[in-house]
Amino acid sequence: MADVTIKDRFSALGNLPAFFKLVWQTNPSLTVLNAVLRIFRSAIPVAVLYVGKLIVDYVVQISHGAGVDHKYLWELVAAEAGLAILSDALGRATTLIDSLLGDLFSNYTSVKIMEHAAMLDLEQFEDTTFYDKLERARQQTIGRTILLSQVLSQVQDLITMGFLTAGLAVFNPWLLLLLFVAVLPSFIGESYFNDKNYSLSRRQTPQRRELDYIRYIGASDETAKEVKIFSLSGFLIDRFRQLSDKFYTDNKQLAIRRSLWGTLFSLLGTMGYYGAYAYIISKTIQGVISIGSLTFLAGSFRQLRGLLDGVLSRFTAVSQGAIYLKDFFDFFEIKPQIKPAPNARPFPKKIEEGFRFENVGFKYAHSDKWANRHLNFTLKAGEKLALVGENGAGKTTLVKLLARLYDPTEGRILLDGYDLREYDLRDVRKAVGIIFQDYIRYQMTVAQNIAVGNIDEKENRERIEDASKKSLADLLVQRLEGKYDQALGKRFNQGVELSGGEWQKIALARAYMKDTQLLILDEPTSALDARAEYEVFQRFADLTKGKTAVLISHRFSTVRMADRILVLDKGELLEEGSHRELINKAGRYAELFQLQARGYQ
Ligand SMILES: Nc1ncnc2c1ncn2[C@@H]1O[C@H](COP(=O)(O)OP(=O)(O)OP(=O)(O)O)[C@@H](O)[C@H]1O
Repeated sequence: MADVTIKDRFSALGNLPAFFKLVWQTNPSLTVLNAVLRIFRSAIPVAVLYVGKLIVDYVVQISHGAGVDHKYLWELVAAEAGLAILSDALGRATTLIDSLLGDLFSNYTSVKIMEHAAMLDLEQFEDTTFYDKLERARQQTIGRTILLSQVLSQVQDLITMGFLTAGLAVFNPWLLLLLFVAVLPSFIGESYFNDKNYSLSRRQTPQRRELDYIRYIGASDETAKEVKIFSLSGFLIDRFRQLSDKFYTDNKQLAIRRSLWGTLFSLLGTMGYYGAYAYIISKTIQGVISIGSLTFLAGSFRQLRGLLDGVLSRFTAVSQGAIYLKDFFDFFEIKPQIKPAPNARPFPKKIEEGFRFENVGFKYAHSDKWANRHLNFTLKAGEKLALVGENGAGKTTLVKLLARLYDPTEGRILLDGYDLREYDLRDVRKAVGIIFQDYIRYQMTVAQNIAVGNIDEKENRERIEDASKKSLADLLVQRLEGKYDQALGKRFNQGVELSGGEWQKIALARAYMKDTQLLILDEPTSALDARAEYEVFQRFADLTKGKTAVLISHRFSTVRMADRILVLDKGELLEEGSHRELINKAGRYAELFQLQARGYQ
């Protein structure tokens, strides 16, 4: 990506209003309170300097023996002390509010990211540029509150500068120019290096993701077993080192250059200050200004220099933050392709005809290969259909199309005569139940693990237990100490780990949590023992009576129970028919069946 120009910086500031809207939405009262306190605080420095000037002039007067009232002097001192205390208190209050608001903002935006991610298509999750955006958006939720205090500090400092400048300008406007010239190189340097930093960190996003991934597989409960048995730690650590060393070197070079130039530029600023200081002193010696004014002006100049330095370099930081914000808002710009159609057709109360595939083809994004092609068949209402085929034949892809996780690349799927895309997406999600072969083992309780099949019913214990009985999970749950409240998985305290088959029974229970019209089981019994598998399918036939069901399995003992079997090969439909028909046909199915049967003889 090209480096950022100053124009980009200014245009990125256009993201700030939307950012403030988000901050405001996070907590309106804290936002207002923060702003008010900062405005008050911005007036204090000039007031302190001015009172200081009055004090010095008064002391000089007294030392010259003028008979003046001491009480006034002490009042001034008390006023200055009061201002210092107030400034300190306001500073602490704003820091506190910044940090509270920061935490709230981080939580609020994290939730927004999760909500948005939930709306997006499966296909978008399979895209690496999507992950880079997601990653950058996530980073924003942590770092952006700094931006908030930076912008507010910026406003606060600008107001303070306004007061100080007014004082200085009355005395000598040329001093202001000198000040500006002294600070400008530092500003240009800062923005140059910030641009470099940003470009670098953007380029590093994919590697940073990889680094996180390696860190995760290098030390996580889920991977520990394989990492140990294959002795992968060395391999992983090497890769981690390689990546992190590269990060370090890239960042180091930039950091060193930045620091060297920064020192030089700051030297210029210091010289500017002392030039102005010498000028003010000479004017005092000439008697043009009082000693009190000397302290006021020197103080103003010193403070202005610090503030201007701060404001200019903060400008680059703020605009930097605003550029990063673009990544954050960009993520929210990603819109799902598969979305509820306007005036969507309600899902049929009862499927009449079934699902008709008309020349359906599907290609995954960034893939030239057809995962499914030329599919023409009807899944009839109430039918039990089995899909068989070798690995990669396109079985899972076909059921994903059926559940509308993807839309076909070509052709269409009709449900009772209407395109599946015309139906209300939420209805489709409700009416279609699907258990994948790579189902998730949630590190949560048994009840929650089952309830994910229909999360609206998470409190419905009766339903959960009923589903569990249907999938044969109940017997195993009864053996667990905490029964349905038993935490599963080892990630958190008190969790118990289950065997592969036990997990599968729990996952299968999800299928029975809702009253779906179409139930899809993608290799649901691969980890079950022979007896359990037999029982599961006996029940499955009973429990899905009258319902449409699709089964994917590599076990022919399971497949043969289906009303009809589709044999897929390289994404296309090769054969179809009942077990008997396909055996008689002596084609691929018969061949695969014999192969498996022979293994058992
Ligand atoms: N998310 C994906 N992105 C890109 N290509 C994919 C994706 N998922 C699957 N594929 C490809 O699509 C083809 C069909 O995959 P699919 O998962 O449908 O096969 P399958 O018949 O279910 O295989 P298995 O029996 O191994 O589960 C494969 O060649 C695979 O490489």
